[in-house]
Amino acid sequence: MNAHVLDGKAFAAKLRITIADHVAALQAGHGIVPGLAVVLVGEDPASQVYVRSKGKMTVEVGMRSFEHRLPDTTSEADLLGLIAQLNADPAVHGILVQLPLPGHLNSDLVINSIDPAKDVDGFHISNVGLLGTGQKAMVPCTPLGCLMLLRDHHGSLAGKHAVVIGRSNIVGKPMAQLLLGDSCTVTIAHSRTADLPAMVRQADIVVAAVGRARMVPGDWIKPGATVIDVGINRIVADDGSTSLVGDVDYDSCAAVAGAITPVPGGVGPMTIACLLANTVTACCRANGLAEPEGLTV
Ligand SMILES: NC(=O)C1=CN([C@@H]2O[C@H](COP(=O)(O)OP(=O)(O)OC[C@H]3O[C@@H](n4cnc5c(N)ncnc54)[C@H](OP(=O)(O)O)[C@@H]3O)[C@@H](O)[C@H]2O)C=CC1
Ligand SMILES: Nc1nc(=O)c2c([nH]1)NC[C@@H]1CN(c3ccc(C(=O)N[C@@H](CCC(=O)O)C(=O)O)cc3)C=[N+]21
Repeated sequence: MNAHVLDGKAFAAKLRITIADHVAALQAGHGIVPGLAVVLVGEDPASQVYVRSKGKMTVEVGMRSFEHRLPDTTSEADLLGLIAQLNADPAVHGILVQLPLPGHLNSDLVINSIDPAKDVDGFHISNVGLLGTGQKAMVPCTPLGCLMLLRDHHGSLAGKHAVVIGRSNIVGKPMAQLLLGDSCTVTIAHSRTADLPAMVRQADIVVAAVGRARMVPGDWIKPGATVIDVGINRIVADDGSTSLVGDVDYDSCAAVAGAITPVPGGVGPMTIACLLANTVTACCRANGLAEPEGLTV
């Protein structure tokens, strides 16, 4: 079998057009321009790339982008001070603090200081609790993007066995919550899972969010299963050139899967589009306006 390729890049481009339409309507009808603030502490080159492309796409859909780059020596008090200022700024509807933060900063404390209504990453404990209890929340962007691709491909996910590999707060756990919310039977696997290959072989849907290049081989995949590859791993070839690969071995998995996301061009672009979608949703909620359909779950 040759897997159907779930084209996240194309899906995200369509989603951004829908977002741009909503942004234009907010401006024309209400004189409101959604604003997204991104805070980057330190000089991590990969993070700088993400922050730049987030800023560019934010402006492309007609929203305001506020970038705050702070040195990696920034104190916790200064960072909390900036977040307090962004919380109070009516032009800012969404706040994202790029993770990981330098080691001397307490990321739980920092994330929980963001106004939950502006927490477009969905990482604040209040949003985590709302999602876990099936209430209206800000939903983390990467899992939201994965769910959109899965719903688009399958329609209903009810009754499917989903195996999520990885239990991080930013991907694995919220992904599992969303799949459960769509009535999948969900298994969360991690580094202490006893027999990972046997577990993955049972899955109708596999979501790999591990951070290990090409860890999942094709012979772990049940024929016809859907494979969502969240991993972003930069690898260096013998000739010194670098490339981006996921957590699954694409060629061997694509040979048995029914559908698969590529890296790059799969989940990554969906994450950024969902960040913009969450910012529009947050802006509508902040202004007491009906929120657009199709931008969240
Ligand atoms: N495409 C996108 O938009 C995004 C991509 N990413 C990428 O997704 C990947 C995961 O990110 P993130 O969740 O933040 O990573 P974390 O490092 O926070 O979590 C990794 C998880 O994988 C588990 N794990 C590690 N080794 C194994 C193993 N050998 N077998 C089974 N499970 C294992 C860990 O288990 P344990 O808990 O037991 O240690 C942990 O739960 C990374 O490549 C990251 O770059 C992340 C965010 C967005
Ligand atoms: N607070 C916070 N929120 C995040 O959502 C967050 C974060 N911190 N820290 C880092 C991770 C990682 N992440 C990615 C987003 C987009 C791509 C993406 O667009 N990738 C492109 C390729 C980009 C390239 O070529 O480097 C693709 O897969 O096609 C990747 C990774 C968001 N993260």
